[in-house]
Amino acid sequence: MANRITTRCDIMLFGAMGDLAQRKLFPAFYQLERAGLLADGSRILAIARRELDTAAVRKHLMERLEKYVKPEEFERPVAETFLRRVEYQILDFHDEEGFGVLNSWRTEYDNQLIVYLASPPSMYGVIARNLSSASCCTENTRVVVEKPIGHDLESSRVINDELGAVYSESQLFRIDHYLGKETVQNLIALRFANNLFASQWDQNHISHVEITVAESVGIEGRWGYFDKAGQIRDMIQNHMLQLLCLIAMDPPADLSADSIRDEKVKVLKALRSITPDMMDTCVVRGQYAAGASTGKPVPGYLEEEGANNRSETETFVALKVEIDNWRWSGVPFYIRTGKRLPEKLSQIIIHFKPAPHYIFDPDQRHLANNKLIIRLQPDEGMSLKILTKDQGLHKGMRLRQGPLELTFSETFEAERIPDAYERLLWEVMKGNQYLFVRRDEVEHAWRWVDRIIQNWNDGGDPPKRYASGTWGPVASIAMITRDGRSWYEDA
Ligand SMILES: NC(=O)C1=CN([C@@H]2O[C@H](COP(=O)(O)OP(=O)(O)OC[C@H]3O[C@@H](n4cnc5c(N)ncnc54)[C@H](OP(=O)(O)O)[C@@H]3O)[C@@H](O)[C@H]2O)C=CC1
Ligand SMILES: O=C1O[C@H](COP(=O)(O)O)[C@@H](O)[C@H](O)[C@H]1O
Repeated sequence: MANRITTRCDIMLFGAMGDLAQRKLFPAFYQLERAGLLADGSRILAIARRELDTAAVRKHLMERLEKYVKPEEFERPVAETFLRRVEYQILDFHDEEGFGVLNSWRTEYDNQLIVYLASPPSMYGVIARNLSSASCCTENTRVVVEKPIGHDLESSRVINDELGAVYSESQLFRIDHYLGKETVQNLIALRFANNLFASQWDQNHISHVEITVAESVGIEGRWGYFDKAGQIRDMIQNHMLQLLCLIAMDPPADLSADSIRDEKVKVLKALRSITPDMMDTCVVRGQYAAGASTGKPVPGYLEEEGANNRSETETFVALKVEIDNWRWSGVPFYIRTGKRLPEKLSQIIIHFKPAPHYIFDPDQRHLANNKLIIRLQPDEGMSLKILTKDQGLHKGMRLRQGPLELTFSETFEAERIPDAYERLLWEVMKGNQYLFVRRDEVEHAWRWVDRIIQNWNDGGDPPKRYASGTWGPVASIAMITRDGRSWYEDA
């Protein structure tokens, strides 16, 4: 991450003792310190309601850093320097008067104020109001909010209105951590820096697109949150639709936040609404049963800690999505995401159409489609499957498929790939919104997703059970097979 930062920032971190802050945010700040990207004089005010003091919190955070930072990247002197920036403030977010102390802290220095809301989203409104009454907001304040913004369109509007009553859109940084992943940002470079692809990126040349985001883990002790959300709210409404937008959007005029967001919104508006009659062919939902994960037996969703045994919450979703616009007419996007699948794997496959006139052995026709495989994680890179002549006198004009391979870790100088949160925090400090989600994106995504949820609630089939360690319900295979296609498997 080039360009050393010179802006001194004061970060108020609401929810500092929570899971997200401890597991992701403090380690990300530590990495920024290690990279020399925290300006001298920058400070973090960790805010939560536990009865602790700064010394105890620093000690606790040192233990967390030791746990969550990779051993080869943990440097105690750097951690000590970093933790000297952290102070702790006990505060109940409902305690309006208590917010006065935050204003005293803020006005000690003239640093750029960043408010990070790592609290339950139901608290965003009250925190924003209390900050405002305590005069803690200036036009310059930047506010970072975590997903999910609501659990449907209506509730997301309420939250957005509450935030909007205090902050302008240009002050709000809505996180979708997938946008902070290097490989996700690379989609923009791939598409708009390579004319080779620009001219091939439409329904004339592409037959269909697959997006898979698979996780081998289950719900990781988060029943309380996850059972109310399900995979469609947890992954499809945000990360999966963002990936789809980056693949499907038209070229933005420039790299500014609004140019990119305008193009994403056009895609969201063009998504074909999934009506009840399409549910059988375009939507599959599943829930994991007991099985095996990375060689060990694991319980089913209904046996997870804190579970009730009646839940119909989905842990897997596969969708066939159509985009009704000029570029993508007739090109289905098959997307799937699930927990307790065989491996952690996020990849996008662009399936190109065959050449218009085929002159080779009819037996090899199945080889004729080029594919671009974009590996987001792990093993970041991409591979373009192309056809060449098989070598040897006796082979005649037999074809074979081979990869043009780009594995980032092998091709480029070994540079550490920053975690998504490091990138996102760094962009907030620079005041750059292009990796954050605008209000209309969130709301269009909810409008589309709500329709599917409504169809389920109106008497759709319950989720189909799949054994942990498999690729989800067989119905998801049937969904794509009906179209004469299959989910891509690396040969
Ligand atoms: N955890 C994750 O991996 C992810 C989380 N998110 C989002 O990030 C946000 C935080 O999630 P997570 O860290 O898991 O949540 P946690 O429940 O683990 O943490 C919530 C934090 O908020 C504090 N808090 C809650 N209510 C109050 C209150 N009334 N007054 C003062 N402090 C309060 C808690 O303080 P105390 O400890 O003192 O109770 C705690 O520090 C949520 O919006 C979540 O959806 C998004 C993506 C991933
Ligand atoms: O936002 C979320 O994302 C994670 C998956 O993120 P990744 O970076 O590990 O791919 C998911 O496990 C979690 O349920 C969801 O809330």
